[in-house]
Order: sequence, then C-alpha cells, then structure tokens
Amino acid sequence: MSGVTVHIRAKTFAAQDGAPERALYRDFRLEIADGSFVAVLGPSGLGKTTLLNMIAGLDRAFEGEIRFTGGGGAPRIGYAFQNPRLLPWRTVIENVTLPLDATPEAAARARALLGDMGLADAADVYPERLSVGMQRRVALARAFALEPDLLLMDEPFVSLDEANAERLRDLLAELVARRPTTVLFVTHDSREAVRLADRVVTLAGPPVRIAEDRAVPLSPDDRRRPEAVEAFRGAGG
Ligand SMILES: Nc1ncnc2c1ncn2[C@@H]1O[C@H](COP(=O)(O)OP(=O)(O)OP(=O)(O)O)[C@@H](O)[C@H]1O
Repeated sequence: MSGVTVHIRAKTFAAQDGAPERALYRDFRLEIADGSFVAVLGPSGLGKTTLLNMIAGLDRAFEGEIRFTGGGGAPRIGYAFQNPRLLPWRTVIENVTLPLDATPEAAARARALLGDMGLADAADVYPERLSVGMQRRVALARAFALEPDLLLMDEPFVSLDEANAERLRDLLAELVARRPTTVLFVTHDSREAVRLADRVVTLAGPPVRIAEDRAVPLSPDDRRRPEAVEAFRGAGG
C-alpha cells in the first residue's frame, strides 16, 4: 500500500484556442493515509481528473510536490480512467495483461478477474465488440490486475446501469478487502462515495479547496443498505 501527500502550490492551464487561462490549484494540500479509501466529490470541470493525473505522474506541469508514503519506494499505481482507453488492436485479455509481467500467474490472475467482472466469455474478443459498460469493466480488471499499491479511479461506474454499477461496487469493496490497497476514487455521486469510502472529501473552487472532509464510519453491511447510506448523508448537513 501507499499513502500520498499532495501539495500543489500552483496548477494553471494556459489560455488556448480562445479559452482563458485557468488557475485550477493554488496552495492545495491533501493527505491520503496509507490503506484508506478516499472518495473525492466536486463539481464538473473543477479539476478532479487533473488531480489524479498529477498524482499518477501523467501531468507534471505544476508547481508542488506529490510524495508517496508507506515505504518501499515508488508505488505501483493502477489508474481506471474516465474513458476505458483500451487498445483496439489487442484482445480483452491482452489489454488486461499488458502492464503485467509475462508470467503464468499474472495471466491466471487476469483471467480470474475477468471472470469476477462477468467477462470470462469476452476474454479473447476485441474491445470494439463490447458495449461501453463491458469496456469499463475490462479497464477495471486491468487496473486491479496490476495489484496496485495505489488505485486511482475516475468515475469508474458512471455509464453503467445501476444493477451493474452496484455489482461492481460490491466487487471493488471485496477486492480491496481481499488485498488492501489505498484508493482515491473520484465520483459525482455522494451516495456512491458514502457507499464505498471511509473518507469523503468534497472539493469546491476554483481555485480548488477542501469544502468538507468527512470520515464515514459505516460497517460493510450498512454500506449495502441504501437507508443507512441515506441516513448518514442526511446527518452530514
Ligand atoms: N490539457 C488541458 N488544457 C487546458 N485546459 C484543460 C486541460 N485539461 C483540463 N482542462 C480544463 O481544466 C478544468 C478541469 O478539468 P478536469 O478534467 O480536471 O475537471 P474534473 O473536475 O475532472 O471535471 P469532470 O468532473 O467534468 O470530469 C476544466 O475546465 C478543463 O476544461
């Protein structure tokens, strides 16, 4: 596992194609404890994906520091992007095993995860044959198969129907219970945040600031009861 200490002194997107300069972050700090499951809520366009990209090292054009805590050098980071980003010229199983060591154990783990995702029969087809919801599940399997120390998830269940989304929330909770991982989970849905996370950070801005930071001390059973989730949300004010 790995915790993260984020300090963004400044993150600005320059003016471009007629759009004005955007100062997204100014002296922003966030501590994510090793082994925690943190949901990040906030309005569209605020800079949540940008935050994940900076943590993942995909966006280095900012002033500040991202430090990984919890020992053991650079963490293995799994990233379930907002769009599935599968390689169209590779089969489903090839997409999932791509970031893994080429060992029989890794291949078996990838196939088992596809089974968990209800995609056992789709392992050898190409992504274009799959619905968007199935492609999202493949992208999740790819992120889990890496056995990450830190899992970044950007609205991973957003285009799924509620029954499938709920099944995958259960699966995510089970996978994290099975193999403890630090999770940073961006969502628009505060029910989903309370359902999954042990801490919900609500962002406001710009520039981005933490408007609310709330621990969610619900039991796994309560999280699966919509009325318990609703009562917790209602108690928050
Ligand atoms: N490469 C870029 N160049 C210029 N502006 C960008 C770039 N990437 C993002 N932005 C802008 O920065 C702002 C934050 O984008 P970001 O995708 O991080 O927001 P978000 O909170 O994840 O939004 P959503 O919830 O809609 O996904 C947006 O206004 C977006 O248009």
